[in-house]
Amino acid sequence: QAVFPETVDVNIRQLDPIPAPRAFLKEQPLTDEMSNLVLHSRQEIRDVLNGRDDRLLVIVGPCSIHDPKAAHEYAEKLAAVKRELEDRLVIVMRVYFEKPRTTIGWKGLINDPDLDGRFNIRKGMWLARKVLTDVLSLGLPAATEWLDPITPQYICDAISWGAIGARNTESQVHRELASGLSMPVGFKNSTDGSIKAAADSCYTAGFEHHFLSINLDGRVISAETKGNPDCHLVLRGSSSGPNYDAESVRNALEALKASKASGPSQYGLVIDAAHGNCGKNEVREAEVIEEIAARLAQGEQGITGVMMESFLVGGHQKPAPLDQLVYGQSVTDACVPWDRTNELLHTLADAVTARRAL
Ligand SMILES: C[C@H](OP(=O)(O)O)C(=O)O
Ligand SMILES: [Mn+2]
Repeated sequence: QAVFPETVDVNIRQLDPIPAPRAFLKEQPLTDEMSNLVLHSRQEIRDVLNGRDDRLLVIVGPCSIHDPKAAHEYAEKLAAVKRELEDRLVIVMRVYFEKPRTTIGWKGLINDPDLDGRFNIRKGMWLARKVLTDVLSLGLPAATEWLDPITPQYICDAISWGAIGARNTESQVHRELASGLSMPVGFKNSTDGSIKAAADSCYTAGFEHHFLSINLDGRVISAETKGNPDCHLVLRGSSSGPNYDAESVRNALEALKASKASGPSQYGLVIDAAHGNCGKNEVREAEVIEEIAARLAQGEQGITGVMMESFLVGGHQKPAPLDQLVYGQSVTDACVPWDRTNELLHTLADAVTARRAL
């Protein structure tokens, strides 16, 4: 019988069908080499986060991907440094397609790939896979933020590390999602600085969960997850200031113990030098990385990784169609320019050398 039209879709203007995930996976599959890279890098990240590998995890790249050509050029540069420093750093490129806004604004390549307000999500999802296979083809693993609970079905085969952002870190939907993802997941502290929400998320995501989702054929299913043993905390500062200092790290590790979070949380956490830890100022962000490197060199425990927002050109600009933009510059948060990033990656590698010599 008919659904009662007057009570549904009152605020819906249009519903456009998108092909199921399986169609996208078939059109742009990973090669065996790419899949092996993803599996190997996921394990490397687990080993670093759980204290089995003394290298430093470095998640580095633009705040958001808006231009596949610039993303590829950046990935080529980063892939070379990854190979040069892989005896000391586990480098993973930030390949972020979904941007959580504080209010409204451009929400990323999947949501509006042409940055023109036409929201061609089907094209955006296709481009997301294109960028990921590009990055993987260079031998570089990829990290992304998980925001929409359906997106992982389209791209998670290509992802080695995932983030749950500061605005979603307490959300049950994202804790359930993380509990079933195949890669380590970092929960950012809340924008108000709360550690407890993220610590509880690390604990909760370690359990099995049951929730509604879609399968690769786009059918609605009830997902039963095993629990993700590799969730951890990411300190990203807050609206009231930075939290990357040694005391904040110690307090956060205590909060993780109190929340009974297991796995990486018993060993350490990742510091995001961007966002609230540098006031979204890329010059300050670089200094934060240098301060963390100095602390690592002196043997400070508990920091298993760092995150840095970095792109070809420093700073940022407002989103607009590509032909109106400065090439290689972020359209969301300000980023550290490539040459300075390259310097900082070497500084971090030298810190690992120094720490090994203690
Ligand atoms: C948006 C996100 O940062 P957050 O504000 O969630 O720490 C990111 O760009 O890594
Ligand atoms: Mn950002």
